[in-house]
This record gives sequence, structure tokens and C-alpha cells, in this order.
Amino acid sequence: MREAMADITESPEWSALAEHQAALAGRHLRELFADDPGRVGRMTVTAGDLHLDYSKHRATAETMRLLVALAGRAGLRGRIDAMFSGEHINVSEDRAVLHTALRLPPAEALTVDGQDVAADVHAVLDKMADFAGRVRAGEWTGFTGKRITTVVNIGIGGSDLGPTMAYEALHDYADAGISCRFVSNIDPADIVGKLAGLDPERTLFVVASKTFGTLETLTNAKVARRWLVDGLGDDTAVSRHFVAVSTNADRVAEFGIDTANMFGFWDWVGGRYSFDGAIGLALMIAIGGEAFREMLAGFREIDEHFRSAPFEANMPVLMGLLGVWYTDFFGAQTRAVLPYSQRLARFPAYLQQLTMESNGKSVRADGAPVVAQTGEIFWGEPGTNGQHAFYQLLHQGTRLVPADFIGFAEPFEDPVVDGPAGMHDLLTANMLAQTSALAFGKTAEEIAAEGTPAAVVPHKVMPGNRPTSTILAPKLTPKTLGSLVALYEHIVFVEGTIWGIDSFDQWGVELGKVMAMDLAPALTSQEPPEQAPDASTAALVRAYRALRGRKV
Ligand SMILES: O=P(O)(O)OC[C@H]1O[C@](O)(CO)[C@@H](O)[C@@H]1O
Repeated sequence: MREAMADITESPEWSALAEHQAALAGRHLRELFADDPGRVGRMTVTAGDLHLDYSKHRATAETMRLLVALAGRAGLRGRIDAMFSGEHINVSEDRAVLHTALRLPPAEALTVDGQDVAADVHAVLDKMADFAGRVRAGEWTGFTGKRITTVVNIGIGGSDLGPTMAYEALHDYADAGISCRFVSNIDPADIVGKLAGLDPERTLFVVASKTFGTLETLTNAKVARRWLVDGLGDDTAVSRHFVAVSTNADRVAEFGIDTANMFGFWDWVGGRYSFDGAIGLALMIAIGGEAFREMLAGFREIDEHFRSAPFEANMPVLMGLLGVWYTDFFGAQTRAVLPYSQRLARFPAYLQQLTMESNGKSVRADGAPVVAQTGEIFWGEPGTNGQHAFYQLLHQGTRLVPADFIGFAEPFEDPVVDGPAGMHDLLTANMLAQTSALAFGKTAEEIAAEGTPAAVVPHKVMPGNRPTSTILAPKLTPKTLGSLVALYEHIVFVEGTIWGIDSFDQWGVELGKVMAMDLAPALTSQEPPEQAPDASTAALVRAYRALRGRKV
């Protein structure tokens, strides 16, 4: 039986925040800025290449002091140390949580549960780099001796979203003439579409699955194997065209992939925290081992910052605490993530798994029900596209939607000029304008003064007081991407610590998987369905069967 955790909402720190919120709720950001000229300087923090301005939050110096005190009450410092040192903080699975070990510098030692974790990590990274180097150099060829030009990663969830997002973000660094495609969905449209136009002689499949037991991945891998064997007319071609990334060597071998071509990881890496290890193999083949290691250095820089910076100047701590502030004290339900970079189009989707699979929990680590709201709903789209879609609600809707804006100073493209500002400057101008409009809005008086007819004035009022963080980095490099991801990984950890939950299990996804396997025969058999879990689902099974021309 686990020791019962204290109820954080009963703590003096929580009560102080609740009282403070009541006093602050009626105050506008316009006033907070007017009252405190030093605000921006104080509410700006840098970590490695990341620059965060959090002054446009509905928070004062006192708010931040109280939030930091809450972190102290939740034992955040001790929890950080526990994670980095390999304590079994994933309690429901009795595992260490060591994604931070994936980016340990070679000189740093770490032994956990009697195992030299640092040596294991570097052995896998070296094996990946060696393999990636051979594929890139054309030394590892397909079965017929031709160079590999496309890598197809087959995986789902953490075995897909990380590498997909990172490949899209960093495709400018793909310098060996090798491109990647990513197949995840059990919907046949995914694999059929992704295989279209590929040459089996030049295609390498990376089957990525921590468990190597995931229905979608194994099904897609079997389809890919059939496509390859049909295309090359020889079963033995598989060994040159399939490699695996997994923690489960037995299942890899059972599938028919030579375990010499398997890249391992460990149960102490959660799937959603894994693309900086072997799950990033496809990415490494595309961008090369050196760029991959630069990405790891970016992760590492934020790990170090998170571990050592005082909470008052600690970027993940501040952003995590602000997440708690809005979730639990303002009743906000979602957080928008708005990258002003087309290359980060998949970043919100990646963060959805990272944050929501981690913190979407209603039971605490001690097994008792949670005492506060948990799990922000993350969503978003790149700017400026989002501006022409859902920003109306952000500006004038009734809901409070805190938002993270992410931008970069340097574009990749040569200056594409249209008027005095280049396109990239226009992109950035839009980002900055949005955060300013969200924070300060426009009053009825200001609108009326522009000659707006009185009847239209209320429609044009921009209430403002809508909180945002702005993260700026020099350029979307492998290093800055690593830093950004580590930032959000640690934000998740900070929030999970305050809420007292185990951010590293995901039991809630299991039931649906089992039920799907139970239901599949009812959909596919030629006989009338025997059972369905409930009346509604039984009716839907019958409707589906009727539509497919099967007996009902
Ligand atoms: O890598 P695997 O074992 O195939 O799992 C894929 C994904 O499935 C999940 O278990 C959720 O169903 C995720 O946590 C994981 O990232």
C-alpha cells in the first residue's frame, strides 16, 4: 500500500493562491503593465537558445512568488532529483523515468538499478550512427544493390509523432538525398498512400514499436513486407529492407527481423519521450548522426537548466506553474500552442500526446482521486493559418485560452521580399501583433474615436487580458528543436508533480484496444453478430454490417 499523499488543495500555499486569484481576477493586463514598469525585464527568462517573455500573463511578481511556494510545497525540487537519478517515480509500472539519460554527454556516468545506463545509451547511439552513416553513404544498400532513397517509419503514438514532427521541423538538414515517410494509422489509406510511387529496391522500413505488440504497427509492417516481397520477388530481401526499433527482441525476431538490425531502448523511456533515442532512427538517417547529436545537446541544455536554475528563473518551472495557475485557479481547460513556423506544423499534435497522455489522469500516484483539475487540453496550428481560422474565439470568445506563441528570428529561405518587410518579418510581425492584441485589446472608446458607428462598436471591442507566453529562438535548428521539446517535457513534469499524478503511465488507452479486438470478429464474420458490449454499439455493428452487405 502506498503512503497517502497530502491534499495540496488543503495547503496554505494553495489557499494563498486562491485568495490572490480573487484579488487579481478583475485586473486587466493594461493595468498590470501600467503599474509595474519593470515587469517585462523581470518576466523574461532565457534558457540556452530559448528566450521566454511571460509578462503577458495574468500574473504579478506576487503570483509568481506564490506559485513557486506551491512548487516547494509539492516537493518539486526533490521530484526533479528523483527523476534524474533514476528513482522509480513511475509508480504504477514500478519503473525509473530516464528520458533525460538519452541525452547524457558521453563523459557523464549514470548507474541505475545496477545497470550502467549511460553506457547502454551511448552503445545504442553509436550503433544508430554507424547504421545511419552506412545508409547515407550508400554502403548499406537494398537487396538488389541500389542506394536507399526513402525511409518509411512504421509506428504509432510515441513511435510516430516524435520522429514525424522532428523530421518535418528539420527536413532542411536532410543532406544525403534520403527522405522519410511516416505510416501510423490502421486506416489502409495511410500505408497505401505512403507506399504509392516508392521503389521497393530503394526503400528501407524502420518498424518502430516499444512493445512490438501494437496492432496498427504490426499490421502496417506486414502489409509493407508483402509489398516489398511482391516487388522484389524474393523473401530473403526482407533482411536488407527492414530494421526494428524496440525494447522487445523476442517479438522482433518472431516478426522476422534480424535482431542484429534492431536498435534497442528500455522500459524507463516512455514512448512519448523517446524520439531522442532509437525511435529517432529514421530522423537520424535523414539528417545524419552529427545533427542528431546537436539535437541531443539542445535537449541537454534545457535538462541542465531545469535541474539547476532557481525556480524563479527556471523556464519549464515557470511555464508549468502558469499552466497550473490557469487550469486550477482560472478554470481554463485548454492551452493553444501556436508555432509561427510552417516546419512546426506537427508540433501541436506531438505535444498532444506528450502532455495529454502524461497528465490526463484522475487518480493520483497514491491511487486516491485527484483533488484538482489536471491535464490541459493542448491544441494548435501554425500561425498565420490559425489567425484566419480560430483566433476570432481567442480574441473575442467567452473562454479563457492561454496560448504559447513560438517564433524564430532566422528564416531558412532566401529573402522573399514583398514590400519593405520580407515574408519572414511579416510572419514575425503577425506573431507579435497577435500577442499584443490578445493582451491589451482595444476599448470601446478607442473604437468609437475611429468613427465607428455606435451600433457596431460593441462588436469591434477587443477585450484583451488574454494571456500568452512568447518563446523566441534564433533559428529552428536541431539544437533549438531539442531544447523546445525538453522544455515541454519538463513542463509536463512540473504540472504532474503539483497534481500528484504519475505522468509516465497511460492505462486509459488499454481498454479500447482490447474491446476493438473483441469487436472485430462481429464486424467481419459472415454470421450474424453474437454480441456487442452494449445496445448502442450492437446497433452500430448491425448498421455497419448492413452497409457492407453482411448478414444482420
Ligand atoms: O511503441 P508502441 O509500443 O508500439 O506503442 C505506441 C504507442 O501506444 C501507446 O501505448 C498508446 O496506445 C503509446 O503510449 C505509445 O507511444
